[in-house]
Amino acid sequence: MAPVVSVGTSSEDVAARVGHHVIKHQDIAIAESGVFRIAVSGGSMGKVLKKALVDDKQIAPLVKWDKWEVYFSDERLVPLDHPESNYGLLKQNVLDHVPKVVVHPIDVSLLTGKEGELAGADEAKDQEIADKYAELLPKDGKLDLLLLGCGPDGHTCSLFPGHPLLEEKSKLVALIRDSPKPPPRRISVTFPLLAKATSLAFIAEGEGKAPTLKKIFEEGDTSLPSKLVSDLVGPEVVWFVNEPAVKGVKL
Ligand SMILES: O=C1O[C@H](COP(=O)(O)O)[C@@H](O)[C@H](O)[C@H]1O
Repeated sequence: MAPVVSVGTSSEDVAARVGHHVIKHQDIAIAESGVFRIAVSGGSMGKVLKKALVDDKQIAPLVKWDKWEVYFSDERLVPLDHPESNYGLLKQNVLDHVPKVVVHPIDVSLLTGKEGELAGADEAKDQEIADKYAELLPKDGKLDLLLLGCGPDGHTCSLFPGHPLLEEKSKLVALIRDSPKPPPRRISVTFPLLAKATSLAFIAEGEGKAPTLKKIFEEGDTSLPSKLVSDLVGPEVVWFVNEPAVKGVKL
């Protein structure tokens, strides 16, 4: 099924659309299993989530934080209070403002080497971080909702164009030590995990995203991981964008 594209008129409007989508999946998941398993991304997403889940007066009271289990679609191998940490971003924007939530950060006790750098870091320990993260996932590997970003190069999670990780067929979480975007050491969910999810929601805002969205929606550029994820058969796929992000893009 073709992905749905939801175009917001302002960043508040985009956030509200995202918020209502999250609540819809939260309520379905809790009715079915008693828990809502969601994965969030880093980058610009922290601010969107704050607007949607903390600041929006209609949505905030509907969030059942005590039933949430939060994962990360990708994470940088840095301490949790490092400016590059996706956990840190979520904490600052959301977790610090809401009741206690079950969240799954990486095991930072396994970090080696200099903060964020490849040189001097122990590859076996990095691999252990990825493997331990995979063990935290539900047994069937199925998440209810993943909130995804889309970088200007078309990457999503830490799945970058042309990277061998795009070929991963079995692991649900993988290690990457040569991320073209710093920092180089990261973990990321993979296509096998994304394909099992109930719903995938991309959030892309700003005119800087328009050339990428043109490649995805008009040119069908399958070298872009975001396009490949958007085409997955199985999960529901929704794009939440603002007007500048799709200016001149035929949807
Ligand atoms: O490196 C990353 O970038 C992507 C995209 O970020 P955005 O700011 O362009 O939306 C993000 O989704 C991912 O989690 C992050 O690690």
